[in-house]
Formats: sequence, structure tokens, C-alpha cells
Amino acid sequence: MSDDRTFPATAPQGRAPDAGPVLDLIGVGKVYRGGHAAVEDLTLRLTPGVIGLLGPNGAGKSTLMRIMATVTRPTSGRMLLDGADAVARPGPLRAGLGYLPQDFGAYPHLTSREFLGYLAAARGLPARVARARIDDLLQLVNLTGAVRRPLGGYSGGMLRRVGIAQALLTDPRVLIADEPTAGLDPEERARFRNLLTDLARDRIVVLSTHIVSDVGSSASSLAVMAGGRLLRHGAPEDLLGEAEGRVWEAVVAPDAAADLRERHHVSRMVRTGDGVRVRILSPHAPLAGAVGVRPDLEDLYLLVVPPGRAGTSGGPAGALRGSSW
Ligand SMILES: Nc1ncnc2c1ncn2[C@@H]1O[C@H](COP(=O)(O)OP(=O)(O)OP(=O)(O)O)[C@@H](O)[C@H]1O
Repeated sequence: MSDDRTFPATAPQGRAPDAGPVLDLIGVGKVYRGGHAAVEDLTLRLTPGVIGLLGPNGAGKSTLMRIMATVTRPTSGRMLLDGADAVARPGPLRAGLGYLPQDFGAYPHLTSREFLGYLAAARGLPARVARARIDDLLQLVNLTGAVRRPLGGYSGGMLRRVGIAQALLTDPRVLIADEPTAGLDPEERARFRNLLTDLARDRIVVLSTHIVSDVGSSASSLAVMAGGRLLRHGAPEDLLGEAEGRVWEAVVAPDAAADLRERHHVSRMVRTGDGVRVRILSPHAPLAGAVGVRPDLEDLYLLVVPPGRAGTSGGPAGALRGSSW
């Protein structure tokens, strides 16, 4: 499948083709039974485009997405779709919603075509429309070669692609995908990013990830969360301004690199022929010979997410590297 394939978009009836949805979250909070506040006082306006929701494990991303997908009710605040209450009356949002949850469950004995057919019927798609749509979607997610095999024999990445296809069945205005690229290989990730960019021309596409490079190039805006709170929201290039002048690099001996890690906020370390290239976040030059460099989104993420919460493994940036693909 080529990367420049475009999704067969159709505008919902009664809506100008260029009018996109607006989803407003206003002071939204979610306190689970037991008293844990997973999301706190979160205000965010979503308009068409790819919105990358970034945050470490436990930040509240899935909870926020479940609220947007009307699966979970917020315990405080309001959510409006095009100005209308989408909590008290979730119907219009649900009618135009595609949702790929993290734990997307497929029936192992069904083939992908049967499974998508079943979901299409459950969502009220007429059989003829559903057949054509499923053919398009199977091509789009590059599964046409596997349609006769039961889902029980699919790899994790293939199942993820089935999940993406089911989220697109009803040609949604709002697409919410929770860690959609988990289990996809680098080529599939790249293809998926291109697909999202295509889709997001007139749709809200929200995807969560803890891998900055998954959204860095494709997102029109980034929302960074930690501890249930929204820390930043804006266009990547605007957010980057905050990190300007605060990222430094130096090549040092391996012993010195370990020492720097103890004393400074190290964004990443890369072995080079003559030592270790250390990238440090600091308002001033952290050592003699350090050179100021252009910040990237990983640097920004590490600057805004409280230390110790930014990564999940392998040091501060361990879970965030593009190279961890
Ligand atoms: N049903 C629930 N009941 C109680 N607490 C919950 C529930 N679901 C999530 N939590 C807690 O709420 C917090 C936020 O969880 P959430 O899954 O929304 O975060 P996340 O950013 O999606 O993390 P991850 O990337 O690990 O999925 C966590 O502390 C989690 O343990």
C-alpha cells in the first residue's frame, strides 16, 4: 500500500464539507471510586487536525480519551460538541465517533472481514454500504492479504490495524485512538501517521502516546499531561520556543558522562567514537565546552513533565526515543 493513499472521505449529511467539529472540554475532572483523581480541571478545545496527547504512564490520557469517547462520564466540568452538551446528550458525539481503546478486544474465531461486518451491523450500517466500506478499510490498513484468516492467528500489529479499521467504519468526525501505534513496526507507524494526517483534514483526530516521535511530525497540536493535569497545549513549533536556549550538548569521557547524569537533567546520551555525546537541559551552559543546540520535542517534553515522571524505563528519556522502535 502506498503512503499517499487518501481515505475515501464523505462529509456527513447536512454539513458543509469544510465545516469541522469543535470539541470543548471545560474544567473536566474525573475522580474514580476510591477517590483517585485521574483527570483534574482540564480545559482544552479540539478542532480538526491531529492532536497528540502525550504523557507518562498514569498521566490520565486513557481516562481523558474515555471521557471524550463518552465511555466514562466526567465527575466535574463540561464537554461540548459544537457548543452542545455532549455529556448529558452524548448521541450526536457518538454518532460521529471512532474509538480505538487500548484494550481493543477482537473475536479470535472470526476473520477480519467477518469481524468488521459484525461491528458494522451493530453500528447500523446497511449491508451494501458496509461491504464496500470494509473492502476500502482492509486495503487502507493493508490487510487484504489476510482477510481469510481468523483473528486468533493475527500478530499484535495486525490486530492493531483491525482496531484502526473498526474505528473508521462509520467515517467518524471525531477519531480517538489510545496508543494506536503500540505493536506496529516502523513502516506501519509511518504509514499510520500519514493516514492520520489525511484523515485530520476535516476531522478531529486525537491519539495518545508516550513516544514523542509518534506525533512530533504529524500532530498539528500537542497536549502534554502528567498527574491528571494538562501541562501544555499548542502547536509543536510554538511549544518548542519554551525550550529555546535550554538545551546543550557536550562530548565527554564515559566516566564524566555518568557524573553529569547525576548532577544534571540529561535528555539523552549517545556513544560516539571519542566519548559520549550528552544532551543536557539547563538554563545555563552546564559545563565548559557545552554548545547550545536546537531543542526538539523530546527535550520540551522532559522540560515540562516533572522529573521522574517523564519516562517509564531506561532513564529519563528511555521510553521516549524514536530509536526505541
Ligand atoms: N477504573 C479505574 N479506577 C480507579 N483508578 C483508575 C481507573 N482507571 C485508571 N485509574 C487510575 O487513574 C490514573 C490515570 O490512569 P490512565 O489509564 O487514565 O492514565 P494513562 O495516562 O492512560 O496511563 P497509561 O499510559 O499507563 O495507560 C492512574 O493512576 C490509574 O491507576
